[in-house]
Amino acid sequence: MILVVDVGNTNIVLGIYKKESLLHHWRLSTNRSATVDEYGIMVHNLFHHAGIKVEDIEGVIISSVVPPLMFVLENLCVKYIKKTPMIVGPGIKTGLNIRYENPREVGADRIVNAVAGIEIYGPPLIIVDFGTATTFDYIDEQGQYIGGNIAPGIGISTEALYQWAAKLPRIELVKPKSTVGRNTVSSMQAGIIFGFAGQVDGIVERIREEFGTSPKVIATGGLAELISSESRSIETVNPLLTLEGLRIIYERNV
Ligand SMILES: Nc1ncnc2c1ncn2[C@@H]1O[C@H](COP(=O)(O)OP(=O)(O)OP(=O)(O)O)[C@@H](O)[C@H]1O
Ligand SMILES: CC(C)(CO)[C@@H](O)C(=O)NCCC(=O)O
Ligand SMILES: [K+]
Repeated sequence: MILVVDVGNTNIVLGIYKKESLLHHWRLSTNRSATVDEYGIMVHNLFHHAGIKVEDIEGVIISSVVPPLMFVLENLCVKYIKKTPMIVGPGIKTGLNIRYENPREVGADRIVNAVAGIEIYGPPLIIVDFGTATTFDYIDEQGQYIGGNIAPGIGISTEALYQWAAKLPRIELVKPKSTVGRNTVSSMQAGIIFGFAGQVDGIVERIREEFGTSPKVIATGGLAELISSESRSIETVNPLLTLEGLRIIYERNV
């Protein structure tokens, strides 16, 4: 069994794979001030609850876009799992040809998503990840990672709206009955859900026009299901894309 870990700015997602099947997965909130021992206890409890023994873990792979937590997670692996983790970054074989101006600048989560996307769906592709930020990654017909877009995420954008407007409440993100809201809550729901669905369609259309290709559009991340049902361009939702990518990269490096 292997442990795969994706450290995002909002959540840390952990998965246990036995060969190609995901046996367990968990989500912890990202806490920049948590210590090695605090995360150690959480992982210990999750393993205990799932009946997993630390000795059964052959290896660990981590991708992180939160540099201060890298040290904590690396040490957690050494201290509590007795394994030095593989870290997605320089020196790791991903099999991906990255055409970003500075390949080291691309977030590890975007690289991991691209690797999984190419393996599962084949190029050309656009991957949309609805996390803290909404990211778009364009992979061309040759399977090269070209680059993409980074936009404010749905959660943080929505949070900013009610924090900065005194009469706007915190709302539940569900699809409203009409495109034209006739009360505050449904107006906000329409603005957020149709607005972000339209953002995806708009960006996808621009990429298609600029590159003259017809990439498949795959979405992942917490709100992917909700937005994709309103988007004309998203074809497939794969909530486990990042974990799959970590498993694939691990296999390419052992
Ligand atoms: N049902 C919801 N209603 C409102 N906001 C939500 C909902 N689900 C998630 N969010 C918000 O959307 C953002 C992204 O959440 P998600 O669970 O997709 O994070 P994530 O993919 O783990 O992100 P990261 O990888 O950046 O940590 C967060 O800011 C979260 O608070
Ligand atoms: C954009 C985020 C925050 C999405 O998690 C992450 O991929 C990141 O910090 N990326 C670094 C900048 C870049 O990808 O160009
Ligand atoms: K993510």
